[in-house]
Amino acid sequence: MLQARHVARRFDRGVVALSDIDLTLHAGEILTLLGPSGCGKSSLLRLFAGLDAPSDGEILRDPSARLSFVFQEATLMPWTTVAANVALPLVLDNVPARDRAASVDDALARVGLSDFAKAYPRELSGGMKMRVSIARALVTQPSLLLMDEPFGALDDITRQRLDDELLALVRAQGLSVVFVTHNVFEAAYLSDRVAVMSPRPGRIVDEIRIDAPVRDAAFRQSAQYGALAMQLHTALLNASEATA
Ligand SMILES: Nc1ncnc2c1ncn2[C@@H]1O[C@H](COP(=O)(O)OP(=O)(O)OP(=O)(O)O)[C@@H](O)[C@H]1O
Repeated sequence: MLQARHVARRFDRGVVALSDIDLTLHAGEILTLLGPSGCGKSSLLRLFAGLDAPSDGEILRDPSARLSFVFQEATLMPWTTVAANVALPLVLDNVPARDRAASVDDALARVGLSDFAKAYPRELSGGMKMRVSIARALVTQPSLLLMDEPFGALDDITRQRLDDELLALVRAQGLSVVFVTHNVFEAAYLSDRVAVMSPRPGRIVDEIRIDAPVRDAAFRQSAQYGALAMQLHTALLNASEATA
């Protein structure tokens, strides 16, 4: 679906944000980038999205993949309705107004916000705003979601609920996802595979497969989940201490 081959990204003034990244996202997979602040997670996601270009190496994308990006902030337009916010990518794609309504209704239904189409962002909780942001990403019928710490600003319970909703969406629609977080519990719960990154320069120092077929409340309470979170915590600690 997506592949980074020997990718490096250097910025002005000699900042090496990423060095020799090799990473593949397979179709239908949730791949998480886990790492301490500044290790280059967002930089790598931007390269995957084509919002930026590598200094070395290459990014390969399945040409049939339809890509959507979800940012950490919901970044909604405050002056207009939820439905108009969700419709924005279609407006930018020049989809005629008469063809937009059904897609917007469908995207809002998928995130459980059908009743809020006419509401304004100020009337919504943080979790609802993020659902709108996800609906806006889904409205173009993507096959690939790139998500940059989308639930990082939410409280634990809301985050867990949105993690469950995301899993249901991904499984129902066969989406492929690259998900950025620095939360080991979220990474253990959501991911099929976790790429652990270390800073200065950003590299992938570990890849951990999460072999748990069912993700539900029982999984959250399980010894396996606890052990996985601990394993990721240790990998993150090692990565934070690693230097090139
Ligand atoms: N446009 C830019 N110009 C110069 N340096 C940059 C630029 N973008 C990122 N960097 C640097 O690249 C490094 C990686 O940044 P990046 O934002 O990708 O890390 P991150 O892991 O996503 O961090 P966080 O978890 O805090 O969001 C940092 O040292 C950052 O200062």
